[in-house]
Amino acid sequence: MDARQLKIEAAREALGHVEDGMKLGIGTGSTAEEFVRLLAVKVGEGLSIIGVPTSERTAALCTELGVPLSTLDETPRLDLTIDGADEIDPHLGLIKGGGGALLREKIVAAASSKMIVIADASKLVDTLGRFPLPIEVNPFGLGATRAAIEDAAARLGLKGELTLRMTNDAPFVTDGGHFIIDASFGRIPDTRALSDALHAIPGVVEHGLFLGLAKAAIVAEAGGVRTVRPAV
Ligand SMILES: O=C[C@H](O)[C@H](O)[C@H](O)COP(=O)(O)O
Repeated sequence: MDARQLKIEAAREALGHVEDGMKLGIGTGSTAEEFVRLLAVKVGEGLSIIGVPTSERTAALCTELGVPLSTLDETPRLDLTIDGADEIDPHLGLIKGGGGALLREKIVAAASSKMIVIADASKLVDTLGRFPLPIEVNPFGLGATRAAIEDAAARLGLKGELTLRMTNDAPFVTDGGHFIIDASFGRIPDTRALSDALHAIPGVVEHGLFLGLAKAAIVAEAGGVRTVRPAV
């Protein structure tokens, strides 16, 4: 089974959690897009849902495929969010934001009664941090924010390259108009401490550590699809 097929299998299993009448958060990325494609088929067959997309990219795909959309202003409480992830640890702590959508993804997940992550097994790790942590920052004061991130990380014993994400020759700009710094800290033993430290920096808008948000992960691998619950 190739990588795309694994994403489709995880997305198909997640579709089984979608009930008629649900208000759905709809994630971003290649795995979430497979979910949108399968969801659109169900909508075409008569499933009634309303979706809140986590990015302009997801919104465009939903619109193209006929998935009805709302906003968090019109629909502030959601039943379920289905989204991908860049890394998943045994407690279902996540790193997200490889596609730059972490801020809207976190707002949407936090507005949902339940978040289910869909992924192939390559995303499972013992400890988060192999994937560089995306940190969304305000363009104003970029140098100072970067230095503050370095200092905060050093206090936690973390160091590594902080790379401003680029598209061609210009900084990558998120849907919210911010920049992203990808932080290659390596293993992050205390994700909660890093999350709190990053939130304390004024120029940091949000970061890609999703802690305590996912209630289940649907993981596809060659041998089949399994649902992972948070380790206690
Ligand atoms: O910003 C993007 C998101 O957090 C994605 O959900 C994440 O990067 C996983 O994407 P993919 O399913 O393409 O691996």
